[in-house]
Amino acid sequence: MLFRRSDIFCSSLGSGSLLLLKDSPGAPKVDIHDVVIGILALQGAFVEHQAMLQKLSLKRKLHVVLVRTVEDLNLCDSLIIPGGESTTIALLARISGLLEPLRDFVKAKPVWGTCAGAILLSQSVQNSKKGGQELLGGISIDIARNGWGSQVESFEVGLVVQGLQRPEESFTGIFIRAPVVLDLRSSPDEPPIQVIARLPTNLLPHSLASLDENDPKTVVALRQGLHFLTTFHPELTHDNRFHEYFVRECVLPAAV
Ligand SMILES: NC(=O)CC[C@H](N)C(=O)O
Repeated sequence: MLFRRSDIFCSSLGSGSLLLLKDSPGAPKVDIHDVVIGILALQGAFVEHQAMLQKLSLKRKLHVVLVRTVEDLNLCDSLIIPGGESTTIALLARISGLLEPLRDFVKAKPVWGTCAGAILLSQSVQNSKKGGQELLGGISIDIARNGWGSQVESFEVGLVVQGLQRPEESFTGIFIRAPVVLDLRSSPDEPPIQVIARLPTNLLPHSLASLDENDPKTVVALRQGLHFLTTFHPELTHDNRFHEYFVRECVLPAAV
């Protein structure tokens, strides 16, 4: 069954953010001017994204939907695809009948992919598991899974990011079996790719320190049109500036 926006019921979770509870009669309804952000909740760090969104204070009312079905997806104005395991997320999306609806969603609405989510939004992937990897596409880059190595090679580094609130304050980039951007290749008929953050080559762990600062591998956050990608995990920090950025730069410009 499809829910119209006027059918959505919510319960308040404080400071302007609401959690969507379709089955809670008596709770406030979603207004046409409210914003509904979905978080793909098949596997991975979706609860952490939900907590970050709930801490945002916005002028417009924000509702969060944990997306597990096509009906959930149809409620959303935008979507976050969390980190986790991209092969597993794609497999679960196929089993739930969400793979094609997600591909259609990506063509029409803002989507932010973190880590595994970034892999799913890429045009092509290297180092995929045996049997291949299904992608959603949406951002014109090539990416490599586990590009910095295995779990033990995970690292944290301070990122300086223009465009975030308080840009002088560095953001802790948490890289866990993170993918590496291999190539940015938007064609002239596509929106240009805008690099949002690069690894500071002078602060990198020793094994990674040989990168040239303009190497595509240093790109860890980027935008193309209304799509946004981070190869690290902002949702595992206590800092919701990337969540604020996604809402301000991608979600609100596309909303009515
Ligand atoms: N932290 C993560 O999301 C890891 C991504 C994982 N290496 C994958 O291939 O999907």
